Parts: sequence; structure tokens; C-alpha cells
Amino acid sequence: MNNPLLRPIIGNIYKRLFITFLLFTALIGSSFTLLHHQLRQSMRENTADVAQQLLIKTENILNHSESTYLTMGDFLGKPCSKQIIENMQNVVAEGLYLRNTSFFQHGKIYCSSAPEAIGLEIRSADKFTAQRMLLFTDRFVTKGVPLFATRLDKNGLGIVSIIDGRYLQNMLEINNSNTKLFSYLKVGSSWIENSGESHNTALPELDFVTTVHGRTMPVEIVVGVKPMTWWQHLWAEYWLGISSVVLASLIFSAFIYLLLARPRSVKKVLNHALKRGEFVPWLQGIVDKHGNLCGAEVLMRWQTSSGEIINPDIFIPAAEKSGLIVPMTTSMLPELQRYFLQQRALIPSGFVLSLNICKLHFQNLGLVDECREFLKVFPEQSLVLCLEITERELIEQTSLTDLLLKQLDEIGVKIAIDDFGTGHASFNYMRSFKVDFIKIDRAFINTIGSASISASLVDIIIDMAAKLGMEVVAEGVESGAQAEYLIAHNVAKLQGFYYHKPVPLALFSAKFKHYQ
Ligand SMILES: Nc1nc2c(ncn2[C@@H]2O[C@H](COP(=O)(O)O[C@H]3[C@@H](O)[C@H](n4cnc5c(=O)[nH]c(N)nc54)O[C@@H]3COP(=O)(O)O)[C@@H](O)[C@H]2O)c(=O)[nH]1
Repeated sequence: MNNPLLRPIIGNIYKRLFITFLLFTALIGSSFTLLHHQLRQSMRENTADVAQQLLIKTENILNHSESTYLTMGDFLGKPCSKQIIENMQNVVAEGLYLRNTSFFQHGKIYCSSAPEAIGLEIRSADKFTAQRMLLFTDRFVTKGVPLFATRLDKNGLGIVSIIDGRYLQNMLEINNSNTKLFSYLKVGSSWIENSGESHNTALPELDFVTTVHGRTMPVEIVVGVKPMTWWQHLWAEYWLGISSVVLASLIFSAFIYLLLARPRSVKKVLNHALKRGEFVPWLQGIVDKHGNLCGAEVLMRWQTSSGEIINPDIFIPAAEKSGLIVPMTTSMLPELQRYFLQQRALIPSGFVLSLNICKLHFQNLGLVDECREFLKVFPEQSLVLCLEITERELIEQTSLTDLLLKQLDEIGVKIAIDDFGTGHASFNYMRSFKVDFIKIDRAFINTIGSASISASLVDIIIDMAAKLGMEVVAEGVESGAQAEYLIAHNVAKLQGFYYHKPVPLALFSAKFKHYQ
């Protein structure tokens, strides 16, 4: 039988997979969006930081040319003496990055720390960026080395200094190898990269580009990241994070899948069913020795919303464990009351309606009120209510149970020991609980006709009940032979499939009519 208590939270495997997939996609999607923003921010911050640092270093180097103006400026325009040339050479020797420095007049060098340069023409000021700086490649002394010329002129007179670009090239190289970033030093439309090559073309394409402009020199530092797809950038930066996110999302989704495959809390399921009135009473007829209907046992069934009927073995233990058995039993009483009220004209006199109760019903006097409420429509014992307590679950004798049983007795409620023979009820116990009926468990009835010890126990139980003044009900009578044996041994009442099977209330009515 399909056990509703074991049904998963989401029973349909495709639904479960779909929910898990949605969750996984949401987790991955949100994590990647976050990583994407993080990547953009950190890349921009990185390129901006690096560009700023490079600019400071670049300007530091290029500013060395300034020293020539400060120390040599006074000699500008004066005839080029040996002393001035020596002074110029000293300035170049002291200036870390300076290669040479020269005075020029009307575009021609007339004095220089490199005397071989005297007489050379220098390019016009408009060829210099901001009339200040020119980036070009050395074609004579150190072929291929980038050189930076800075000039300062006034009224046709000026100083031009050459800075060796290898220092700047090194700086770019060190930076590029350390940071995975690409950086370029740009002067006007010319630029150099870490290889030292100077170019006059457009800069290579980069992602996350930051361009910073020199404050003291007309230079630009451009820093960026090699162009890649979004995914490649993300993987290059966060491969560990991505792997962890995917793994964690997979584990979490698998956990949710398993959680959805787990049964809901038993108490919640039972409570839900209770609220929907799904616990319904069925009745199994009990007959006297003539086979006439003289009572019925209420047997609870769970009629699920899909119409399935669930047997009590499946849910009663969980109901007892969760404590819900008490309201579940109570929930059947109004329907039973209505039913027996409708049938009252057909009910045989002295008809005993047995209701299974358990230990939990003995925690307060609520049971007395419920029985009183039930019986109030059946005056003068037109219907006798009997509470069956299983022998396997002995109830402790306390002042409360004494009071409860006393009050039940006062309103005419009978007590039966159910499943007798399977537990440990003593004579004292049965006396103190004023037991009216003993219901011999069907395990013993089954042995009738066999030569086992259990078979002779049936006789002992019958004798004992007679001595204690209790009526015996034989449970689980399945054959005519068992019935004959029990009747021959003065068993007053018989219950079992041989006579009646448990049926819903609507079908039970036919039994009343049958015995009319
Ligand atoms: N606390 C409560 N317990 C309840 C309630 N309703 C039922 N139960 C207990 O659940 C157990 C199983 O009950 P059920 O499946 O209804 O089985 C009953 C009968 O159908 C079955 N029976 C009766 N005659 C025969 C028979 O000839 N052969 C055969 N194989 N089975 C038969 O016995 C069960 C009745 O047993 P008992 O109560 O001991 O008289 C069962 O333990 C119920 O007590 C409830 O509302 N509350």
C-alpha cells in the first residue's frame, strides 16, 4: 500500500528535477552576476592604480631633463666655450637618465654635451607634442632605442635634452610581467610598449582601459587588459572562485533535491489530513452466540484526498507517537453520533459500540466530556459505549486515571482489554480498572483446533474471565470451526471476518436491516 507518510515533499521526479535545476540556475546566475561586477570593478581599479604608478615614475624620469634648464639656463645664448661644454657633460653625467643636452638657436644646435651634435638641425617646435616633447627611435648610436627629446625655447634660443627611453621601457616591462596588464607610454601619436619599440600607429585594442595624462609632461599612460571574451576574463581572474561556486551550487542543489525527495514531517502530514477531515470511522460488526449483531468496533481509516483508503497499521503508530491520536479519535465522534442517531430505530437493544483509545487519552478528563457529549443523544443505554485499551500498553494507575475511570463508569461507559494475551495485564490490574470485557487476541483464536499450548490458553482465558465476571469477545474469528468452538465454550461475543469485515458507515446500515 502506498504510504502517504512516506510520500516525498515533491513526489514527481520531473518536478523535483525542474525545481532543482531552477535553483541551480538561479545560484549560478546570481553568483556570476556578482563575479562579473566584481571583475569590472577590480579590473578598472587595477588598471587605474597601475596607470597612476607608471605615470609618477615616468614623470620622475622625464623631469630629469628639467635639471638641465636649471643648471644651464644661464649659459643659453652665450658663446659655446669649452667650459660650458664641460658643464653640460657634467650635468649629463649626473643626470641618471640623460643622454645629452644641447643649446640650439634658430633650429640648429650650436653647443652640446655631445660635440658631434653641434651643427645638427633639430625638428621644429610644432613637431614636438605640446611643443615640448618628441618620442623617436635612435637610428645612430643605440639603434632602435626609444629616445625622448624635451625642449624649452624662447625667442629662437632653447635647450633640448635627450632622455634614454630604455629606463621607461624597463619600467613598462617589469610592470607588464607582474600584473598581466598591458601598459603603453604615449607621447602625441607615438607610443612605446615594453619591447621598447616605438610606434606611430593606433594603440592595440585593450579591455578595461585606463588612460592618465601627465601633469608636468605631455605624456599619457595607457593601461588595459588583453582583449578576451567575458568568460575568459572571468575564468582568468576567478577560476578558483568559479570552481567553488559551481561545486557549492551543485552540492546545495543536490541537497535540495534530496530534501524534496524526503517525506514531509509525519506530524505535519497527519495534522493536514486531520484538518481536512480525512480520518473516517469504519465499523466491524460484533455478533452474539446466535450470530446476531450486538455491537461494532470503530476502526479508523485514512481516506486521502485522492480517495485512497489507508489502513491504520500505517498511521496509528505515528499518530500515537505525535500525540495526534487524541484529536483524530475525537474527530470521528460527531460523524459516528450522527450516524447512530439516524440508525437509532434499527439499533438492537444493548448494542455496544467499541472505540479504541490509548495511553494519551488518560492524560486528562477530556475523554469523559467527549463520551458524555457522544452519549447524550442515546438515552437509557440505547447505545452502550465501550473503550478498548490494548493490553500491550498498560495504563498506570494514578489518582487521575482512577477519577477518569470512575467518571466514565458513572456515565455508563464500559472498558475492554483489547488484544488480551499479548500483554502483561494482571488480575489486580483488571480489578482496579473495572474491566467489563476481555477481547482475546486473534493470534490465540487462530490456534483453535491445533494442539499447541496457545490453544489451551484460550480455554484458560475464557475460564478466568468467567471467574472475574467479565464478558469475553473473541477477535479474529475466521472460520465456522473457530466460531463453533468459542460458542461451545460460552464465549458471548464474536468478531472476525467470518461474520463481518470492517466497512464504511454507509455500508454498515445494511447489517442492521439484515438483523431486523
Ligand atoms: N488507537 C486506535 N487504534 C485503532 C483505531 N482504529 C484501528 N486501530 C488499530 O489499528 C490496528 C489495525 O486495525 P485494522 O487494520 O482496522 O484491523 C482491525 C480488523 O480489521 C482486524 N480484524 C478483525 N477481524 C479479523 C479477522 O478475522 N482476521 C484478520 N486477519 N483481521 C481481523 O483486526 C483489527 C482490529 O483489532 P483490535 O483493535 O485489536 O480489535 C488495530 O490494532 C486497531 O486496534 C483507532 O481509531 N484508534
